[in-house]
Amino acid sequence: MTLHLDDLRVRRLGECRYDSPFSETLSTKQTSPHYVAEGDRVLLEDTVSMLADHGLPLGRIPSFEAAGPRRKIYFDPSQVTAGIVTCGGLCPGLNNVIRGLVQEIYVHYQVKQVLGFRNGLQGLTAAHRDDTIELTPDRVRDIHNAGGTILGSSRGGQDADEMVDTLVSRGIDIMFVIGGDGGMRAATFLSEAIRARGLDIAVIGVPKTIDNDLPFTDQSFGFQSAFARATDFISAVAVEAAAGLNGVGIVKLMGRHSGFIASYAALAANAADIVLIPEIPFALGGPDGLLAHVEQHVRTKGHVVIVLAEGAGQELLEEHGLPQQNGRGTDASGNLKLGDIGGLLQASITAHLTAVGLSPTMRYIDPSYAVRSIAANAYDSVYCLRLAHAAVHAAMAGRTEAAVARWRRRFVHVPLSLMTSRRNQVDPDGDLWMSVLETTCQPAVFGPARDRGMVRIGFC
Ligand SMILES: Nc1ncnc2c1ncn2[C@@H]1O[C@H](COP(=O)(O)OP(=O)(O)OP(=O)(O)O)[C@@H](O)[C@H]1O
Ligand SMILES: O=P(O)(O)OC[C@H]1O[C@](O)(CO)[C@@H](O)[C@@H]1O
Ligand SMILES: [Mg+2]
Repeated sequence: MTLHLDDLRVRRLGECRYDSPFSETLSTKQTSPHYVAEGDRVLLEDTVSMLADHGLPLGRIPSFEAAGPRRKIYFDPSQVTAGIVTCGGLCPGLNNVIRGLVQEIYVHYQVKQVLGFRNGLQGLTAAHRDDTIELTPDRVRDIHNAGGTILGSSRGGQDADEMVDTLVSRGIDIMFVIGGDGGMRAATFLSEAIRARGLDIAVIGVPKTIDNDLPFTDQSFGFQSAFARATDFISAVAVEAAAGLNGVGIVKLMGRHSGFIASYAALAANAADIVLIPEIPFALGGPDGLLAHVEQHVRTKGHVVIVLAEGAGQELLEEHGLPQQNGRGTDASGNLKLGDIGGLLQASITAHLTAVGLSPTMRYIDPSYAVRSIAANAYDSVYCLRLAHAAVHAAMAGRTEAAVARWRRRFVHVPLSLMTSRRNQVDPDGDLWMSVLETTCQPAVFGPARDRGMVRIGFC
């Protein structure tokens, strides 16, 4: 999909007529490599060839609006009530974002009130709309030290009109939705329902996903904390596998459709022989299949370590008479329920190695919830805080139907519709996956590699 400048423009509620509390500070600032002034834009693409391909004058090159404080704002802060909701699965840093939003909007903009809606978008339904938490700087002072979200979260669909009724009845002017693809989709529907009623309510998304599968964001917050934690489990399984007779260590990590956690954690631990991700199908049997490769590792090295993303190899389950995607079921939000690829791998590898006289010592860890429930690390804490600042500035300046994101290391405004227009996935042709191949020395494909014109790499 080719994006044009107009696709990247963010909707504004109207003219900014109020002085921003930051106007004095901003008047002292010069545009610099570290400070993009209000009118400047951040390029969508960052290679010379991609820019040249557009064949457009500079002013028409696709670009995002830079985030940050404006000299003039749309809302009169003394009249503003803001709402915050966290949706979907947990992710390190949710509390940091809540804290950052509350402190920024209270301390600098001095708004009237901030309400936290509980248990995800369920909190915006008629039955739960009055059960909010009053969020004050005192209330959020220490919350960033803990994982999870003080607001609670949930999956499951809600009616957009009912949610708008809630915003109206609670007097919300600005709604911050912290969520993943589902949360961003829900925020989009909410914005559309607000627009259809001609209401003056800003909706700003803060993209959250442990899987790092949202587009137009360099890396989602909490991702670095999560893969760092996942690294510990890979190191643990590697120690176990190395000490066991014909040791096989498998760590299954989250990643429904995207193998980012598996790839980054494997690179960080630098102990994996094989990384399996949803983006790259693999065959179990045959001379080039996974099982042959595992056997070769066990024969030559004595053990093997596999990092597995939960969404990998789903197509294999049916072939083996196992229910694919748990009978193709979906969860309350419509997300595919995955089949147990970890179970299939354990069983197949055990059967294969036993058959060739290498009866394995199997060590299998699924640390999924232990990974995503932790508090944000120092890097993500900074990232969350700065995202929250950007979200508050965007909302106070009347931006709406937009998410804040870091793109090419700058904070930008991204139209909400774009956040759900595609899924961020590991590119099999890209440099990240190449690094995984270089580090593990696994073949580019487990299966009939030559048929696909692909190159075997060998063993490290
Ligand atoms: N198409 C949709 N229309 C309306 N609401 C939706 C839609 N998709 C998701 N939602 C709502 O958004 C919320 C969060 O969605 P979901 O459970 O998929 O988590 P998420 O935000 O994608 O986070 P995660 O990264 O954990 O998947 C849910 O309450 C869900 O009902
Ligand atoms: O068990 P839950 O809470 O539905 O979450 C599991 C899913 O959430 C995700 O982390 C996305 O947030 C997926 O990787 C995972 O499959
Ligand atoms: Mg999701």
